[in-house]
Amino acid sequence: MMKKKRKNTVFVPIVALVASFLVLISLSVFFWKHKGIRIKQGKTDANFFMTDSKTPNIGALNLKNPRFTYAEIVKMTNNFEMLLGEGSFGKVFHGYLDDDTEVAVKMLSESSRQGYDQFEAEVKLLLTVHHRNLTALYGYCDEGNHVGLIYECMANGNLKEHLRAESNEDILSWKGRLRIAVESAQGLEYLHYGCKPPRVHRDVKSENILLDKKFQAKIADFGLIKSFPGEGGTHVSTVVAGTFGYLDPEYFQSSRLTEKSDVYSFGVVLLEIITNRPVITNTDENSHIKQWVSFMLAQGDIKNIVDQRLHGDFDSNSAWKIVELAMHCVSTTSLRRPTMNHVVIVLKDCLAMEMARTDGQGNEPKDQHEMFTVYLNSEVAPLAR
Ligand SMILES: Nc1ncnc2c1ncn2[C@@H]1O[C@H](COP(=O)(O)OP(=O)(O)OP(=O)(O)O)[C@@H](O)[C@H]1O
Repeated sequence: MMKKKRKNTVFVPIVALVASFLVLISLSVFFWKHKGIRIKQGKTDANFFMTDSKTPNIGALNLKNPRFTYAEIVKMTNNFEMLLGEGSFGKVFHGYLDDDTEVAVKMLSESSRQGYDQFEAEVKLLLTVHHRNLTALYGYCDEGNHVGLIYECMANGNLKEHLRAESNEDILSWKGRLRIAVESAQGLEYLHYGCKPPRVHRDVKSENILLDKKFQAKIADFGLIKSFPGEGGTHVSTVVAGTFGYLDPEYFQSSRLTEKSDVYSFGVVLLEIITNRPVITNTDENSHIKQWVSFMLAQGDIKNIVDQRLHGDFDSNSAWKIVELAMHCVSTTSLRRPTMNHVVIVLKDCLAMEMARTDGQGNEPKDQHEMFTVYLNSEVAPLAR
């Protein structure tokens, strides 16, 4: 009896010590994990996006509750100090989260009811779908008239701005263009085949391909996204939406949407990447970029199709290959268009060809900017090839 009691007097303090040690460890792990990340309590007001413990990772941050108040948005953007851009949804401002993560805050303009539907579509999609080539959503605000989306900041803006760059220093190199093409194609491939249910973006265009600080390309603007039936079903019937010039003519006529509509629009983006021509020109007989490229192809000279500002500094086999692929994507009949799986494979081949050429020249880029741009001294004559 005595013996048993003595055993307990030693045992109990040890157990207590070990238990408090474990509690201490768990608390430190908890605080370390949530260091710098803002955690908010669930709100009780009407909210169609209330999240629970099943909320998946949001971008890189894994916020437990991605809902922000308007006051937090004001603080985050320093009272909407810096405008990044503007679309039909509203204005996009620069900001920082509490842990100094850079963000872009898209605020829905008060007049736009259609914008609210797009807002719902984007939040629903981005809370469940994550890929390195899709712009990540960190959170949203839905407080009365104040409706907004908080995205990862894509510091290098959109692809269209880069293609239109006027300064010689900012012209995208051929390798840079092919990388952007591969990465954005991977984002679409994921929407079509990597998530359940599969999705069609419906507004693929060069303005909706954004570049982060390392020039990594990501698809953005998911306001028009639609789920479509995977195995078994072939299409959904829907009100036609998209952007003039990028819109699949077959979908426009039939209202039958499939993933091949994105393939068509992506083909138009590829033609822009190759040629740097406007999608529609009013002055030309071949007013659509696709007509212009087929006209030029008939002349059989790749150098006149590829952006003249590259002065022939590209692997011509990769140029032929990507032009052929782009024209395949913009086939009038959707059945003739390739899948995004195929597009990714061909684009990777093109990139490998160009890398073999440039790496062979032994001129490794010094920084990210140089990797993506061609430094053309204005006094240097165009290279003959
Ligand atoms: N995450 C982001 N990071 C940095 N800039 C962004 C981000 N999202 C949008 N922008 C900038 O704001 C601009 C407007 O974006 P938004 O997605 O609202 O409209 P859009 O795609 O240009 O037009 P629309 O919505 O009418 O099709 C973009 O072109 C881009 O320059």
